[in-house]
Amino acid sequence: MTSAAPASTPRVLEHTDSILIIGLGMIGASIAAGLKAQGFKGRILASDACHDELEVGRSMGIIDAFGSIEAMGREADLIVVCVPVLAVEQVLRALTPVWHDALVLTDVGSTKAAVRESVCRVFGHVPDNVVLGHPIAGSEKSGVKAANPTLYANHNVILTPEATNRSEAFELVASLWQRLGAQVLSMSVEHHDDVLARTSHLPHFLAFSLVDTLARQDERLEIFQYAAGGFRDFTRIAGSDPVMWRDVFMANKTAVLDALDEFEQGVARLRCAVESSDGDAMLSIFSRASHARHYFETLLNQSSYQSMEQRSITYRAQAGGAVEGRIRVPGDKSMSHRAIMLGALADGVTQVDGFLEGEDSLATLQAFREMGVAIEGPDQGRVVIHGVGLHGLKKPDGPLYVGNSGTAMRLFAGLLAGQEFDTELTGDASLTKRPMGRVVDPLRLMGAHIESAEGGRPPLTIRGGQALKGIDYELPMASAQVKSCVLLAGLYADGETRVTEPAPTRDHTERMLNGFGFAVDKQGPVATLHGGGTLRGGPIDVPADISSAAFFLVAASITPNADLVLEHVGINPTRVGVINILKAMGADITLENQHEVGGEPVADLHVRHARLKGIDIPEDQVPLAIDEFPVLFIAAANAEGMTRLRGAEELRVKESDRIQAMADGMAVLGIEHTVVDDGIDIVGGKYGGGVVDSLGDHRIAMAFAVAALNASETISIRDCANVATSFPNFLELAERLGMRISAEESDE
Ligand SMILES: O=C(O)C1=C[C@@H](OP(=O)(O)O)[C@@H](O)[C@H](O)C1
Ligand SMILES: C=C(OP(=O)(O)O)C(=O)O
Repeated sequence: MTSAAPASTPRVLEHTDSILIIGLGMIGASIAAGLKAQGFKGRILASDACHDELEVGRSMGIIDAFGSIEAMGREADLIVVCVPVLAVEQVLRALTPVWHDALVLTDVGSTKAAVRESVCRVFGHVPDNVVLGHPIAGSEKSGVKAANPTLYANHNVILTPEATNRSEAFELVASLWQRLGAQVLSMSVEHHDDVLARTSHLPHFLAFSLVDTLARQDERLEIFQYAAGGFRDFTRIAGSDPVMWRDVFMANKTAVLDALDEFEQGVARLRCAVESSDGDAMLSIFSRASHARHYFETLLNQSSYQSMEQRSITYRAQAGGAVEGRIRVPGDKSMSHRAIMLGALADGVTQVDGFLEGEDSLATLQAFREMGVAIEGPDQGRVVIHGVGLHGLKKPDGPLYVGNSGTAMRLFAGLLAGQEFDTELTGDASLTKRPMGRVVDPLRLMGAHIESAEGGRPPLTIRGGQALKGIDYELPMASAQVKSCVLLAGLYADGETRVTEPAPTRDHTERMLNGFGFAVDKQGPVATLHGGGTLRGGPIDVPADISSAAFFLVAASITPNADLVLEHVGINPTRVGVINILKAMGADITLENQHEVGGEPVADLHVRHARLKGIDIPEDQVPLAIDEFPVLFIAAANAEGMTRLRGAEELRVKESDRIQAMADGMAVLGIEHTVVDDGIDIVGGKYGGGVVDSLGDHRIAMAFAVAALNASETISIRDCANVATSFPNFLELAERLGMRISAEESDE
């Protein structure tokens, strides 16, 4: 396990008079240069077999003195060994005459078990003042002249402390790296060597080997002459220091060979795909790799929501603003999830247009890639899925991570219960708190083997190879996710699966299954299907998401002079609660250009400012507007009189407890309200600004951003990174319409 290092005080390094760097190559010299650049007040000493390098180091002003290991070691408080891994032992032996307890020693070797063995051979054990480490930063350049004072800034440094290490020794070494701008992590020696074998040693192995192989060929000059970007990018690291890398491969032989075995299996799979001209298999491998590489890039740039779990985005929504124009909000989230799922399980190709490129639906897409489905895109909302058929999914290598998405976890639970292989479903911190018993119960009735964590929470582990049987299930709550979960499991079940819902909920699963040629019979509240059969891929047009449009429906309704058209919005009757409720409150919304695309009704929604009045929200509208309540509460705060909501206890188990999260924020703004178990009363009137917390819930964040249009002061909304799960370009569209919201980033 990796863990963040205990915070250490930079003072520790300040109390260090002399740091000795043994081995003044690029790595050691960059430490020296970085310390000087950071204004380190102590002396920097160096020792190296090459006298010329030391002279250069002194003339560059990055070291203060140099000499033999023994002479310099006598003066040092902290020693950093920067020699190739196999030379460490010799260095340690040279230090033994001047070794004392107050010294602290660390190293930078790329493999840790071998260095630890060297330490043990010299001292008989790892002394409590020796803390081994490895900066994950480097360059193919070598020598003191390649010193780079910022080499370690914003890079990880892994320390591999022993249980017996003195804490001040660990803290001193950590503070050295932190002073150079690095982030310090700690893990075991074994784990370090395993991880590095895959992420560093194997790529170096391949680069050295490829360049060597090409260089042996007679026409090498010609090959290199024509080699372009691909060759350059792939082989840059083949220019690295040969001695250092010989030592790495000698020292980490077992882990490297294991990594190589895995790699050879991967090469064999790809080779087989090429040999048999299996385009789908190639596409599957390339698209999975390409996506993983892009994801890695977002981690490096810290630009994805998932990599931002540690960071915080605050929205500052200025009071006032306009809502005017014509926009299309992103694709429907519910339909985007389902389009990928059914497209993957279908025979043939499914082309999806209007796909929501939000973190939730992207996580679903990636999960299918991990189960061997070739998926092209997304590219401007277009995704092409090469379906593998109901029984064509492959066992993923690890757990399937579905991020923040309740929909994904519950629908996946149903379809994975019918697979031949075992799976585990995990999600982010918010999802891990949400109830899954509601899908585990019916799936067990169908014969599934499925376990949840305590209290029916994620992760879910699902044992494959179970014979499922159809059930007749009455949903205990109005939930499209649970209904869809049971229907998807029903595809794999023997006989008839029948689900009865207590109130109508979104019916995209039923509609889309019919669209894929898989019959679902719908009689009032009862949906029925028969297991077996096949799905047929085809084109899907995903309309704009009414749940995202809802923010602007309310924004325009409450803003004087507003006039807005929201294009191509899905107006499936099971989703239009927000329009019905707003109209009942007096909103001016007209549906223009109504037509049908792929079995789903759509329209352009034209909305203008209107005077809203409070109402008792009809309970039958609650499931039809379930995701829109946060922003409907803001409509209520801007209406004359009281709006009363009941029968909405489901709001308490969304990404946050949405009744409480909204109530807390409204209290800050001075909006009068009373909370009850299953709802809230809200009294409209004037309100102010302040700092509210979205609790990491996208819809709470966007609702308060809309509230600012009529607030008397700025509203600051904390923890908004999660907006990217459902509405990645919310700020851009809001700004285009005349709303004034800025985003500020900070580390938590
Ligand atoms: O099936 C779906 O796509 C969804 C169903 C609803 O959840 P419940 O089924 O839990 O009500 C909704 O809140 C969610 O955003 C999407
Ligand atoms: C509740 C929501 O989504 P999910 O349940 O998929 O997390 C939502 O988007 O408001």
